[in-house]
Amino acid sequence: MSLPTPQYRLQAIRAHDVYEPAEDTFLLIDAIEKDIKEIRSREPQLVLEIGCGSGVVSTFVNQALGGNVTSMATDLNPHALDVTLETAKLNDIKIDVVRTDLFAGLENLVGKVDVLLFNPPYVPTEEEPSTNIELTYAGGRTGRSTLDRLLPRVPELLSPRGVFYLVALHSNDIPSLLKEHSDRMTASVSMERRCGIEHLYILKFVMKEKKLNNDCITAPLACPE
Ligand SMILES: C[S@@+](CC[C@H](N)C(=O)[O-])C[C@H]1O[C@@H](n2cnc3c(N)ncnc32)[C@H](O)[C@@H]1O
Repeated sequence: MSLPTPQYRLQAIRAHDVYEPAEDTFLLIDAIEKDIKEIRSREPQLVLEIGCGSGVVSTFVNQALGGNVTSMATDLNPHALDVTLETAKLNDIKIDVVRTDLFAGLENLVGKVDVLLFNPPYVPTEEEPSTNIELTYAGGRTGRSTLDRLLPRVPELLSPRGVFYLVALHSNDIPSLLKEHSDRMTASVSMERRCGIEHLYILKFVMKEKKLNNDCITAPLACPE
């Protein structure tokens, strides 16, 4: 049975130059829906979406987890945070929003994020972003200028049972994204889809279980440091 897409107000999204849910947004939602049993089995308590835009993805995840989770969302665009709050209200859920770069200033979340979501500005561009609209897509020369700042910090941000879903474009160099991540995580392609000229991917990064001794092989949360 498919999970319902959250309600959102297009008028508010368009009026404030906030990223309108598009193929990449819905591919991320589809990947989460595909994995929802596995995600639920991780018993997540904290979900963080970086670059929440309209808030549709955060809202979907909160609802898919039955509301039994703390949802936090960041964005550099203050209007995105307003629209995210509106989307949350419209769907009768709660999301805590913070205007910040990636998760700057939220060091208290380090090691606690069970589900991390990021649909970054991934389009290769000559210039770095300077307006709210450019922030939604402009990824610098490789399309990875924002992502490359986040990726090295993902293992410290995630909890031991954490999982990270990332939207990427074929031209972002998928093989290198799958290879050049920390050896504390495993990486895989969760979904891919051609949408017009874009070839979109959802990459999934999962924290590896700690294998310290024979008694502690499959219970990462119970393992001592
Ligand atoms: C492609 S849109 C995705 C929006 C929404 N998550 C979705 O899937 O529809 C990228 C979002 O990231 C935000 N963003 C860009 N750079 C950011 C940064 N350094 N820190 C936080 N948010 C950022 C943009 O303002 C925009 O809302």
